[in-house]
Parts: sequence; C-alpha cells; structure tokens
Amino acid sequence: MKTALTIAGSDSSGGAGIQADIKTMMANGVYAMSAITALTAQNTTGVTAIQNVTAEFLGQELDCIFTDIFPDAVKIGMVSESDRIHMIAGKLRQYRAKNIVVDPVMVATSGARLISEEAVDVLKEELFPLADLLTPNIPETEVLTGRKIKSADDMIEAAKQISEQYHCAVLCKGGHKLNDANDLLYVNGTYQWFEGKRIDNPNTHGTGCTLSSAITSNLAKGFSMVESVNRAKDYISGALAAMLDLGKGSGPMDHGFAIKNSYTEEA
Ligand SMILES: Nc1ncnc2c1ncn2[C@@H]1O[C@H](COP(=O)(O)OP(=O)(O)O)[C@@H](O)[C@H]1O
Ligand SMILES: Cc1ncc(COP(=O)(O)O)c(N)n1
Repeated sequence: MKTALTIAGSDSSGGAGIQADIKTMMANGVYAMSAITALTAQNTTGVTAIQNVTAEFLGQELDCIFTDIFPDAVKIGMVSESDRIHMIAGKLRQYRAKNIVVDPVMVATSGARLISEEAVDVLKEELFPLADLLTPNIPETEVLTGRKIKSADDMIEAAKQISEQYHCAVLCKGGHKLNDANDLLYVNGTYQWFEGKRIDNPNTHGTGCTLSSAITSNLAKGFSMVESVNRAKDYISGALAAMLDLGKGSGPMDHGFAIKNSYTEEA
C-alpha cells in the first residue's frame, strides 16, 4: 500500500487540517500518517485558541515516521512559527523526502491568522525550495508575489513568478474568485487550467486542505503532477457537491461520497 504523510495542525471540529487530510488520504486509497504541528480549538465559526507543539517534539514525530514507514508523498499545511518550519525543512532534507506538497496556509476560511508574520519569510526561504508543488489560494498568491490578482491573466503571471522563483510547480487555486472555481497549474514552464463549476455551497471549511491532500495521495500512488491535480480537482468538486451542511458557520466537506465512488486506484 502507498503511504502519505501530513505535517499540519489539528482542527478540533474535524473539517480542516490533519483531520481533513487523513479523511482525504483514506478516501483516496493511501495509508495516512500525521506529524501534528499545533492543536487548534476550532469549529465552523472560528478559531479560539492555538497550542503549538515544540519544535523538538515535532522533530521526534518526524523521526518516528521517517525511520519506520517511509512516506511516498508528504503534504505540509499549517505551521505557525519559524523554529517549527526550520525543524521540518531539516528533517525533509535529512531523510530525502520525496513528492513534497506545500500548502502555504496563512488565514483560515473563518478569518483567523494561522501563521506569524515573520514565519512567512522562513516558509519561503526554507520550505518552498524543497517543494515539488505549492498550492496558494488567491489571497496567499497576492502575499507571495506582492501583486493584486484580479483576472485569469494575473493568476498565470503570478504562478509563473512563484514557479520560477522556487523551481517548483504552482497551483493557484481560484476558490476565492466570484465567478468560477478554476485553478491554474504552472508546471515546467507551461500552464494548464483545471476548470471547476462554482458550486453554490457556503460550506467550504477545509477545501484547501482537502485539495492538497488529494494531490499528495495521487502523487504517492504514482500519478504525474498534472494527473494528480486533475483527479484531486474531481475529488474536491465531488466533496463540495455532496452538500453536507454541518455547524453554524462555514461547514466541512463530505468525504463519505468518495468511499462510495472509486478514488482508490493506483497509476
Ligand atoms: N464554491 C466552490 N465551488 C467549487 N469549487 C470550489 C468552491 N470553493 C472552493 N473551490 C475549490 O476548492 C479548492 C480550494 O480552493 P480555495 O477555496 O481557493 O482554497 P483555500 O481553502 O486554501 O482558501 C479549489 O480547487 C477551488 O477551486
Ligand atoms: C488546522 C487548520 N489548518 C488549516 C486550516 C485552513 O483551512 P481552510 O482555509 O480551508 O479553512 C484551518 N482552518 N485549520
């Protein structure tokens, strides 16, 4: 069985972070492991508290994973502080981790800030150069490039800039645009759109986590970058279209739909 690792924060309401990642990986047919960077007290209406694990403990989690069940692919989500980012980068280099997807989580759908200001620079310096794929949403793309994204052409230009700067593929996610849900992949000097019909569903808590974990699962199973994104886009569209409606705020995805369909085949 193929294996995947998520390095991310726990979401007590189960819709985003580690919980979304493990549900997604399982539904996509890979064995899921986790190194938790922080505990969040969170629900569909917001984040009320964050408790980071120490950098040392995070290192111990990663040692246990990499010296035993080596992951075929790794996804990194919420990491709030610089010393934890240094630790992750060091371990990924030490163990020569492969198929690395970095979701540069900055602000939750509910509006809470999930990374400190100075840690964004460390993320760029330490983790981005190790990534095979970065998956910023539009606000994150704006922070990373210093450009305003108002059109499809702006997404292409910004993704190209990030891809050339960090020598990796970039998926600029279009969920925050009003008219469509088209995502732009810039890979090997060329770009490709993954079109999505905007689903009229306010329950989008964890969409970014779900998409990056589905891509990570597909990379672990041996699919190419383009095919991994293609299948993951199909997965997130299906999960949103299932129209689960839980909680008082922006609710979570339904991963159960996928268990009934087959997302588990390998390349
Ligand atoms: N209402 C929606 N209908 C269809 N797809 C959506 C919708 N909202 C988000 N998506 C998709 O979910 C994925 C995550 O995107 P996005 O919401 O931009 O990321 P994030 O959760 O990091 O802010 C993308 O593939 C995006 O196109
Ligand atoms: C622990 C954790 N990690 C990531 C997110 C972002 O997810 P989203 O932007 O989809 O709410 C979150 N809310 N909580």
